[in-house]
Amino acid sequence: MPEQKINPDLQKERNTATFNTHEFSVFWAGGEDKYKEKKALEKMFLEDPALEDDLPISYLSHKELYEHSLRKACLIGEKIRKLRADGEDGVDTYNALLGGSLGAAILKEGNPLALHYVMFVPTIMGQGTMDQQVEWLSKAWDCEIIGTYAQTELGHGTFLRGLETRADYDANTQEFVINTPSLSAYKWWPGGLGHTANHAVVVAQLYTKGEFRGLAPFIVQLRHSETHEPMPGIDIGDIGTKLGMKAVNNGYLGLKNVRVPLNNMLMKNQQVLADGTYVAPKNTVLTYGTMMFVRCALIRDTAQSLAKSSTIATRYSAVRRQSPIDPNQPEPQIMDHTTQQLKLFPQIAKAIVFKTTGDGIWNMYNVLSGEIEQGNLDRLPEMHALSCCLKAICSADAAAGVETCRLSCGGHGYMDCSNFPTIYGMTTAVCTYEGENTVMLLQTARYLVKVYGQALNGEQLVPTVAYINDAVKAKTFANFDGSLESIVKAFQFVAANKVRIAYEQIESRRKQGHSTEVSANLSGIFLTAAADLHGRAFLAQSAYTELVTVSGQVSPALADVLKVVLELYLVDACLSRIGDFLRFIDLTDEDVTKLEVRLETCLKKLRPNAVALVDSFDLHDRVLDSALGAYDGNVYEHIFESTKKNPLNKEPVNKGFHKYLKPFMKAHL
Ligand SMILES: Cc1cc2nc3c(=O)[nH]c(=O)nc-3n(C[C@H](O)[C@H](O)[C@H](O)COP(=O)(O)OP(=O)(O)OC[C@H]3O[C@@H](n4cnc5c(N)ncnc54)[C@H](O)[C@@H]3O)c2cc1C
Repeated sequence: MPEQKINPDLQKERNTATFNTHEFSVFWAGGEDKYKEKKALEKMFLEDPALEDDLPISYLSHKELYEHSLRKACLIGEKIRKLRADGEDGVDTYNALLGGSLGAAILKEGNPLALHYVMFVPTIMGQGTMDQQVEWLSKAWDCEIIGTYAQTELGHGTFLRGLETRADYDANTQEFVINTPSLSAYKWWPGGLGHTANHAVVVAQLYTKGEFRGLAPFIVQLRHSETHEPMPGIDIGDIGTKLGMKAVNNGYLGLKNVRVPLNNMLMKNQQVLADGTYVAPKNTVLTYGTMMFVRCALIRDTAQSLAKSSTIATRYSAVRRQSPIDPNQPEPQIMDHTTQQLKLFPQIAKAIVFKTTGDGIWNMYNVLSGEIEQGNLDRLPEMHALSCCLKAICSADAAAGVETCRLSCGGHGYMDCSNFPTIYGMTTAVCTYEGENTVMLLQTARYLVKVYGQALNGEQLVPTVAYINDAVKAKTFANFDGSLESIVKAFQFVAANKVRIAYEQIESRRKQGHSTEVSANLSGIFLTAAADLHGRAFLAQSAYTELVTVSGQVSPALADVLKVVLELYLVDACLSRIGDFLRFIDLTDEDVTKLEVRLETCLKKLRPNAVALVDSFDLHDRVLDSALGAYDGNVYEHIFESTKKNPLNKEPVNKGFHKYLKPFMKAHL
């Protein structure tokens, strides 16, 4: 391979970094073994020429993009099969290939088979009986059948009880008869549903013995296993082009008198017996398991989005020169403009904090699922509340962060070859799917208001909300000294007060005679603000705990950098909610100015290591797929190369000239 010529500005940044990027990369990957696994996976997937794109995919039509992506998705599936056969298909591999950065490197606009792995298989695992798992899982793992998860309808997404698809049990034939009673009942959105899946878990309203029983999941065959033609009674297709996730083949589905055997209802939590007797679930919250699993994974994905966009924008900002600061000096690297630093560095810090928090939550989830298996559901509400608000905050902040990074690259950030449009499309989708963000915050808030009442009654709360106990006892926040510990404590105090206000708003509305539900709706702004602060207080605490712990385990040089990252994250987070801080904590003008100056100081301290930090995320050029963010920093060359691939530039004169422009121009002659 010819030696890569590195842009001198970028090389200078690398030469003057104060820590070892490899050490950070190993930490970022989760340890030496995981680092090696990551490298091996990259070699296996990114060095395969069959998985490369000859033409930037933004030039493909919707149909071409689907066909192109399906081909690659099958090649990935083939490789996953091989990894499985060798026993090397750990959960991290699936994460990397389906939600994570490696998958996005190969299939920038998403994978039409992803839903099969991330929803269809986990739903059978979470909601199928042992016998059903035996029947369906081996076929699903081997991809003999391809499934999706069809819950959302044209008319309803959030409000599940509003779903209209219905399944009526016919005891004579021991079958369910599934129907889409109206246009608004059409399933809408499921990934891979359009033309990829031949099976789906369809969520429908269950009726047995003529009585309504609530929602239940059914495995439905959608397409013939040989011809792939839609099965009788199935009306199916792709919903069309979208902001992002353009290759996911999101689909629609109508069902007309579709009959499935009794055993196709997933019955781990609730059952229908052959005669139609309905056995209700012991605990309805058990179905939360799969949703929590996916939300926990999403938190880590948002960190990857920020890592990618901050890498692209930081490298570009080291290479791009614009506008002398001192009129007598040459143009500086744009990263030397203080306001540019404020756009970039908080995104780097957030990537690190979301990653460490995401890892922590992932571990909590694993402990919890073990407890649930043992029948212990004590911590389920706490974990559900936490995963909801963190999913909402991390996805919203990540989408905003990607956009900030794009803006920081000026005009070139607007080009598809920067990869920002695709990263943004993929990231902002997370704000909507797996629980729309506002709805997620409201779910968390419902829990917070409940535990606030318990705290008022003197009950000791579980760890993630125990700070509310303290705030109920102490009405004022005594010692804000600006230390990182006190910023974390202050966040908790502010969050507890936001929860108090939400609680009081609901109570006062109830006293005015409103029902609990109407009171909650009227207090919605207070509730979402309380959940937002609760999530941010958790992130602050988690950032502090995780980064202080890691700093004690790494070299002093890296520890110094991580301390600056932590300080930047906390000070920036505090200033972004300064109104709330001023409201509940006795801060003076001088205190706030000190925080603002500290923010500036953190930016200055991080400046020499900014490029090294993003290098440490160790994102392969194929993962970044950006003319602005390539490792070698040869930005203008890469932009030009990408423009040369533009099919419009393949011919000197476009036929449109002869057909339209010339007649138009000559018309007056
Ligand atoms: C890229 C993408 C992929 C998807 N993949 C799948 C899939 O594979 N399978 C599947 O089944 N679905 C899928 N979905 C659908 C997704 O789960 C829903 O879009 C999501 O749950 C939101 O529901 P909705 O679209 O009905 O929005 P709505 O619920 O109609 O929300 C619209 C607005 O109403 C507000 N709102 C709704 N309810 C409340 C409330 N109680 N209180 C306050 N405000 C409220 C929301 O905050 C929002 O502002 C996907 C969606 C997207 C965008």
